[in-house]
Amino acid sequence: MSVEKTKVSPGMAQYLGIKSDYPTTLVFFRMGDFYELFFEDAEKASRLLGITLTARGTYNGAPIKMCGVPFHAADQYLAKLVKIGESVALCEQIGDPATSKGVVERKVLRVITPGTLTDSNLLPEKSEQALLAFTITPHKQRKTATAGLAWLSLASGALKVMEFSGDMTTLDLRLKQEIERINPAEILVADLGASNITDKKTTTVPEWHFDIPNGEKALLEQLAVNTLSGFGAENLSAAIGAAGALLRYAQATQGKGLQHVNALAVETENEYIGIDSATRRNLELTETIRGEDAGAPTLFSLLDHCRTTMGSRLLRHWLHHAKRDQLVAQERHAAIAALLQADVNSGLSMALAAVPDIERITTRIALLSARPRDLAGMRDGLQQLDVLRIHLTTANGSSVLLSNLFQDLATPVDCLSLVQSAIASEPAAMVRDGGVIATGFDAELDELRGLSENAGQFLIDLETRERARTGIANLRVEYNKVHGFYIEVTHGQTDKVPDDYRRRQTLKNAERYITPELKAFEDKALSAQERALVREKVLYEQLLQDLAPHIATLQTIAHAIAQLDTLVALADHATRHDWCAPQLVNHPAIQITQGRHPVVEKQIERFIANDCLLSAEHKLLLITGPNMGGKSTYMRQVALITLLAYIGSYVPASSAVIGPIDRIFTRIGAADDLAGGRSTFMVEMTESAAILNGASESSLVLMDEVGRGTSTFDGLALAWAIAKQLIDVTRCFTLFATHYFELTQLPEIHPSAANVHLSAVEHKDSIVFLHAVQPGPASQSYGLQVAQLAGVPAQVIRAARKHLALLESQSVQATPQFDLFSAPLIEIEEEAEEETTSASMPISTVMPNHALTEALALIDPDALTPREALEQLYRLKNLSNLPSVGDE
Ligand SMILES: Nc1ncnc2c1ncn2[C@@H]1O[C@H](COP(=O)(O)OP(=O)(O)OP(=O)(O)O)[C@@H](O)[C@H]1O
Repeated sequence: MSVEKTKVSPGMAQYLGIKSDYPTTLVFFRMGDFYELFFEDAEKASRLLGITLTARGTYNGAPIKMCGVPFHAADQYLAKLVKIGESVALCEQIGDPATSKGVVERKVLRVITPGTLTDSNLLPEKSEQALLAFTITPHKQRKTATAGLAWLSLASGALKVMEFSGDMTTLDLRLKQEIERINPAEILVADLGASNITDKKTTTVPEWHFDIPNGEKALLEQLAVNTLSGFGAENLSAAIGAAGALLRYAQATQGKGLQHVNALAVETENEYIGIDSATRRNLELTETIRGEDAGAPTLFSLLDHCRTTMGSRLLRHWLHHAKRDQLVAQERHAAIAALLQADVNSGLSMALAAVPDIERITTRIALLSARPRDLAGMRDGLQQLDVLRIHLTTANGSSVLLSNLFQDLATPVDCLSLVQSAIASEPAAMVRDGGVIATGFDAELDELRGLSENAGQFLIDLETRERARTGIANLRVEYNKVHGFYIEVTHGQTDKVPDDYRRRQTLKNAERYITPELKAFEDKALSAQERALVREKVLYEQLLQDLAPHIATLQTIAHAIAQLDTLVALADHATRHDWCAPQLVNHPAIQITQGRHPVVEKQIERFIANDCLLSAEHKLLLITGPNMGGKSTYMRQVALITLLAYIGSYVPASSAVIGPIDRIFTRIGAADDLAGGRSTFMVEMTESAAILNGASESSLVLMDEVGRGTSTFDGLALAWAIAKQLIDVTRCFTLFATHYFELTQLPEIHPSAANVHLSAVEHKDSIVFLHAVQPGPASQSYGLQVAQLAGVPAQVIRAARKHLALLESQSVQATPQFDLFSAPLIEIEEEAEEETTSASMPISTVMPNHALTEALALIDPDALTPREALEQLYRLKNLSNLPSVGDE
């Protein structure tokens, strides 16, 4: 879009000049009481916001498309745009239209992007919207590389960095996992950057923004330090480069410095229990499997009894950031125990409920965008600190964490008294409305206010005097916005009006006059009101400046409140639902007695508690049982109890002893990833591959019905091989639910595996689920009974029952069973592996045999159940006259 191309109005020329600096951002161009959008921006906004598109004037011979939103309602439109990942540049009038010659001066004062929100109206209350920048620097030979990440929650001021190196082939995956954990709202990459690593909203910035020396300089300036060594970040070049790009972008969007970003935290890759995005979803930590968030039954919604939004955000953060370091969780367990012991939860809850979002208010103070009611709220909140400390004194003796919080919650006396003296008890929403600064704070303001407020008495006095002077009994002295002050006399009395009365306005029944005395008063009163407003604005801005030195203290207080609130919420849930303190130990163990699923136990009337005993010697449980028996629930509850223990929460069990855990993996449910172009089976195998490649001896792995997405033999063979790999090589803690009964033979040859099953009993052709986990494999699958419960028509069930009886009788006649899992067979398969990848090929290579060929032709592999398939396999083997493998 070139300005020279065509003659345009000065206003349009100004717009085009500004737009050229923000080519990919929607420009909201302030014109009076509206923000207007033009050209493609107008088309896009009208489509996204459902607002009317109009046209005015022409440019290059075509009409100029435009649309607009009222300035006072802009927030709701901005919120909508930001939610769908759009960025908006707010271009304001900075000159005074009344005094400007020609076009009023305009400037972009802020850019609103999904990752840089600070406004209370645009931000979700209970979650963070982080901005993340990353870079990958390949090393020489390009086989290995270093990933540098920096991320910032602008709304809280928390800035973090991380760096790791490694093989190029796995680096992307590692980076992806970190991004999934951090869950940023927006990602910055250099134009050559690998934006295909994530499907999050990415913004491209020039590569030189990631320049390392510049990044270091920006960080040193931001943190007001001479070296980054105090933060342990001095050698993290790639991360420092990313932090530079991040700070530059964040500052540019805010149009000002970021006073509240004053510390840097370095995270390391193995600090937290690794949980990939599929697992976060499967365990329904903060969203359900279907992706629902607020209001849906998730672990977060269950535990979120927090009374402050700061607490809710921290709880959400803890759920996604369980530290591997047991000490962190143990301190939280001790704090919960101390809170329960001292029985102070209800007092603390009440005091916490009166605390506003001090964290976000502090940020707005730093960005000079805090509103009067933010400060009033903060003042009232800070007054609760003493109350919180009084309750804590009875609890903090036995908890290091609580006594640290007690220290941090000291009332910031200077800051509080400043706000108390400066802000009116119930200030107006906006400074421009006046009535924000408290009486007594500033003598000049009080005097100006006195002048305008005392007008009432002056006017009453004047009215009395003028009535006496003129003898007009119904003479009135009044004021209206348009005509100012006036003396009103009805028409019948106008002949009594003295000479110094000047006519101001004639009405139907009356005349309105002004006198020199009234005019002089009017000038003084009106200007006093205006001057009072100007004075208030100056004082308010000064107040925000004066609060700047208190920002770090306020942030500490906010963080302490968030922690206390979260601990109180967890303690509250623990005591109401009879949860126990878990014990974290240094030896391999997941030993849960009477464990329950925290969310399901709330949804059903009678939840059956179950044990889970895994140790160094017993690391895999093969779980069988009918559909609907409770296998998935059981597996998830073990994972959730483990995670809750590491988050620092009590757990739904009567006891839980848990050893070191580094990752939790799940392969649960079969969901197509049609958008990602992956079939059910592909998703299943991708997740299984991630587990087999990534799990260690300290990982907890949940495998639910692996192999069911493909043909019977392939599925069974894969499930068996995967289970074997997990037992022999990975040696992780595994819960392996399966419908392949053949797998239940595994424990016979692998002592570290054990069978358990979910029990059920038959009752008059139907089935009653007992939901109790018992030793040994399930005796039958109850598939028909479950199908019947699900409403499959009776004749279909009858036919199935007949067919099942037939199959079972054939199965009894079948030749001696060979053990699918015995060692010699493995050798045969492993030999065959070199020539072919198909498990069925070794059999076909010893053909031909006519009986065998005929039998094979009759088989439709896709129509077979696992049991039928196995039957057929035995039959074919007999026909082949080969010696049985097991006989060798
Ligand atoms: N321990 C329990 N106590 C009481 N009810 C339970 C328990 N476990 C599960 N249930 C109930 O049984 C239902 C089915 O459980 P779940 O989905 O875990 O079964 P499943 O064995 O995994 O089934 P499928 O094999 O069909 O996936 C749950 O929705 C829940 O209502």
